[in-house]
This record gives sequence, structure tokens and C-alpha cells, in this order.
Amino acid sequence: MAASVQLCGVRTSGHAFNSKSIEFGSKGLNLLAPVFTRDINHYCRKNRTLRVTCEARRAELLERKDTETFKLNRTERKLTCVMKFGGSSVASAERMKEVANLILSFPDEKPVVVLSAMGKTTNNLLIAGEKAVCCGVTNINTIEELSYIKELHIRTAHELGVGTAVIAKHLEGLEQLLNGIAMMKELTLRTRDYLVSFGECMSTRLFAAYLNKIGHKARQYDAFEMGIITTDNFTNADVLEATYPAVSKRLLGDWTKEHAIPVVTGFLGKGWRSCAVTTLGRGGSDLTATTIGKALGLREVQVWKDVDGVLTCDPNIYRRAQPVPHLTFDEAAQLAYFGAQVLHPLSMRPASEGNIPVRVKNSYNPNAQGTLITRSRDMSKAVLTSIVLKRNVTMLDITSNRMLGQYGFLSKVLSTFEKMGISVDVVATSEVSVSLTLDPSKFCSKELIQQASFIWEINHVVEELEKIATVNLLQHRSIISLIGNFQRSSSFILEKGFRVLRTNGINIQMISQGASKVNISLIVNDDEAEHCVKALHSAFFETGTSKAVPQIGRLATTPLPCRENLLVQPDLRDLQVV
Ligand SMILES: Nc1ncnc2c1ncn2[C@@H]1O[C@H](COP(=O)(O)OP(=O)(O)O)[C@@H](O)[C@H]1O
Ligand SMILES: N[C@@H](CC(=O)OP(=O)(O)O)C(=O)O
Repeated sequence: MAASVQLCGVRTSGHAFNSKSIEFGSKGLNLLAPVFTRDINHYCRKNRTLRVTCEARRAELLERKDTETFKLNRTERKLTCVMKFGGSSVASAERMKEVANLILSFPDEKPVVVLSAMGKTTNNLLIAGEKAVCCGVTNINTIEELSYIKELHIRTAHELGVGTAVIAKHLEGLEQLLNGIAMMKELTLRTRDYLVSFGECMSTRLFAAYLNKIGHKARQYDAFEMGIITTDNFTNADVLEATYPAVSKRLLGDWTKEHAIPVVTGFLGKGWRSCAVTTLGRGGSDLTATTIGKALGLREVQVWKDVDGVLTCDPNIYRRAQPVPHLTFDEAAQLAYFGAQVLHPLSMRPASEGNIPVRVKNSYNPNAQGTLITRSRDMSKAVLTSIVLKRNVTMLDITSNRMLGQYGFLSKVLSTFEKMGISVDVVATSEVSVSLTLDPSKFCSKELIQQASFIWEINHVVEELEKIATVNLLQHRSIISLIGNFQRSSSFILEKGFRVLRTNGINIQMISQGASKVNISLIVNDDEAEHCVKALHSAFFETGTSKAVPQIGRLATTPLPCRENLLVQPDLRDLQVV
């Protein structure tokens, strides 16, 4: 094994060791030029020494001993961070090579790598599963998505030069599983989780094999064998406390024995009762990353995406969305919860509990600053941070004059949802009426993904509620969440926001502000929502300095920059503000 090292502060390009990780022994070795490690003979953990046979690059240095024993400074050899790469970052062999280079370009980092399935593999596995239910056992091989998955992974193995043996068992297992689904003509939530796990199991095996092939020791881990212990809520499982000591014991134990880069499957866990493979909800690899960060008490968690960080709104809705440099855990959690696809809704919880900073970076553009998410940030200039849109939401207006002046109305309403296991999103209430929204995606865990089942369930809820109140069911609504500093600037944001909505002729159907003072949610019709986001974005982020919040005690005419880095004009091709 050839690896370059840095001694006496002279840097070489190697990754195996650098001057920080090697302390000079009592002999006071004092090389002044780079040397190359030819052979790592012996690593003795007990007395923390490393015997390295070195060949000096410059001839005169060969006069010195070619074998030396170095004392290891163990604190410098700790795992330092998590680097999580999503499906878009590892979509092909070429992308995996770029990701490997990216990881290795930080020689001082000792990362735990968390990977998602390649590209759209999870979606393809789910479609293949649905097709298997009704295609008949003999027709499994006609499922296009299966052929695509096989072809993608085999091609990637070839292009990475690692051979297909690392994924052969999984490809075979996948076909057998689809056969089983075809035979049973059913796809339970438990089987669905097992089915999608093949995506992460294969991407991590390919990637770890590639790192090993290029000379960087790596070790693949399946999260469900490594200590990520979850509830048995298939397709939407929650990480349990027992995970933290288990993951720490396993990863740190292995790391002390051998410094092999851990490459862990994101998204997956093991149900604590069933011992079956579970998944953490779509986009769950972010949660795996922060869970590992907390378990090991690492310096930071990096989530590498295909965008320059968390943006001021969804770039698919409005391409003038801009990166937000700094967020608090609270802001990021609200943003994710209210539908910003960029982060898993629960991923901020472990980070916040462990106070581990999270950095959102772009694997396609590593030099971009990205977004740093921490417990607190300077809020003195913060007004609006981001606008989030959640479409296709169902809203209920529930009114009961009978309950005027009586206690328990709200509790009766909410207990109806509790009994039916339905989660409520946004709530606004007066004494005898309550408006609330329900998100169809929350029904996924109840095997109610199909629209028909969803409507059936909603009708059932309405019937129950009509026992105590008049219910008005309103579908095809959107929640627009304004994430910002409402503690300081709520009147300013509302005044400005309402002006934008009024000039655009948009009628708000409900408003709610959470106790966290981080977000205000507005409910509008689905067909007005995108236009609404563009208009708000344009007004808050693109109109220069004059619309900023005046400071208390100053003249209202004194301008403050709304966002210093967003002094751009609205794009009139995208938006026509009346
Ligand atoms: N506010 C937002 N900021 C950044 N990206 C967003 C936002 N809202 C939606 N997105 C979308 O989220 C995508 C990144 O999330 P995701 O697809 O889960 O990434 P990955 O698969 O790489 O983990 C972006 O490509 C972007 O289209
Ligand atoms: N592969 C899973 C888990 C995940 O986190 O993916 P991504 O990092 O690509 O969002 C999914 O598609 O949901």
C-alpha cells in the first residue's frame, strides 16, 4: 500500500496520515521534506505506536533511517463528521467517483459516510413492487423498473471497476422478493420497506468497494445491523433512544480496531419488536445522518444535495430562489415540516438534542457556501428566511354553536382525529369554531395512499365530527408557510405579505402562527398557490433595501437591508405582479 504522509509540517497529497496525526517519538525524527509510506508494517494499539517503513523522496533523506516508529495522537484520529449524500449525488458511477474525490479532498476529516439509493432507485423499487402485485409470477422480468435497476447497478459496478459480486446477492434477492410479491398478490408495508432497502444496500456496497479499490479502506454497514433501532411503524418509523449507545458502540468499536471509513445505508432501521427492516419515511437518510452525528457526538453533520443549500423557496417553483446562509434548528425543522423537500422533517431533532451543527452543501458545486444550521444565530437583521409551499392539503371548518361558552369543544374535535390516527397540520381556533388542515401524505403509514382510500377516510372523519358540529370540507388547498423572525417582525411581515396578496387578488382562507414564533401559515387555493409564492418571494427577497423592517425607535423611513445578498430584480418572465 503506498500512501503519502506529511512530516514536520511539509504537506504531501496523501490521505493516510498527516503531521497532526503523527507525533514524533522520543528520537525526535526531523525530516524536512515529504516522505512516502511504502508499507505500514505494524500498528500496535496497545502502546499507540505506528511502525512505518518510509522511503524519502529526496536522496539525502535516505541517509536517515528508513523505518521509524511514530507515536499516534489518538485524539486526531477520531471520526470527525458525517457526510451524507442523497440519491441525486450518487446517481451514477461518475457521480460516485466525484463524491469519493470530494470526501478524500478533506484529508483532515474522518467522516462517517451515509448514502441514499442511487438516483430514483427508491421510486423504481416501489413501482416495481406495485406492478409485481398484479403482473403474475411468470412476468416479473417484464417489469421495466426491475430491468432498469439491474442495469443501472451492474453498469455502475463495471464503471467503478469493482465487479458485480458485491451486489450479486442483492440483485438475486430482489428478484426473488418480487416473485414472492407476485405470488402473494399483496405488498404489505413491511414488505414495502424490505423492498426499498435494496436500494441503499446496493449503493453503499458499490461505494465502499470503490473506496477500497482506490486504496482507501472503507467498510459497508447496513443500518439495520448496525444499531439503528426504530418503532415498528413501517414506511414511517421513528428512531428510538436505544439507537444512540448501540450505534456509538458499534462504529467506535470498529473504528478503534481498524480505521476504515464507515459507509452506512441511510433511510433504514430495524423495528425493535419485529426485528424487520423499517424505513424512516421518504428522504429519511438525512435523519440517519443526524442520528449518527448525535450518537458519536461528532463535530458536524454535512448533508450534500444537488442545490446550493436551503433556498428561500423551492427552486422548482421559482428559479430565483437563493441560498439561505444560516438557519436555526427550529427554523430548519419548521421549513422541513411544512414541506420543503430539502430536509427530512425529523432530521433536526437529533442535531438539536446533541447540538451538532448541520451544513447543507451542494455536491455538484462544493465551493458554494451552503447553509449552516445551528442552535442560534444572529437574528438582529433576520426578517423572512424562506417561503414553503405544501400542495394538495385538505381543510376542515368545524363549527358548533351548541358549544358556545362550554368547555371541551377543541378536545372533542382533536380526540376524533386521535382515535382515527390522523395527524393534523395547521390549526386556527375561536370559541365555537376550528379550522384545520390534514395532509394526505400523513396517511401513507395507514396504507391509504390511494386517493379513493383517502376520501373514504376523510368522509369517515366528517361523519364523526358531524355528531358534535357542522363541518365544511374544503379540498385542493395549499399551505404557504412564511419562515422568519416573527418574534421581532411579525407585524412588518404580515403587513407586507397581505399587501402582496391583496394586490394579486389572492384570498387567504386561514392563518395560523405557531408558538415558536418562527412561522406563519396561510391557506390559499391550490391553483393560486404558486403565483402567491412567486409574488411573496419577489416582494421579500428581490426588492432591494427599501422594504425592510424599520427598527423600533427609528424613523419608519430608515431602510434596513431585507437580505443583504438578495438585491436582485424580479424576473418578469416568471412573475407578473399586478
Ligand atoms: N427550500 C428549498 N431549498 C432547497 N431545495 C429545495 C427547497 N424546497 C424544495 N427543494 C428541492 O429539494 C431538492 C433536494 O432534496 P432531495 O431531493 O431530498 O436531495 P437528495 O436526494 O440529494 O438528498 C432540491 O433539488 C430541490 O429541488
Ligand atoms: N432513498 C430514500 C431515502 C433518502 O433519503 O433519499 P434522498 O436522500 O435521495 O432524499 C428516498 O428516496 O426517500
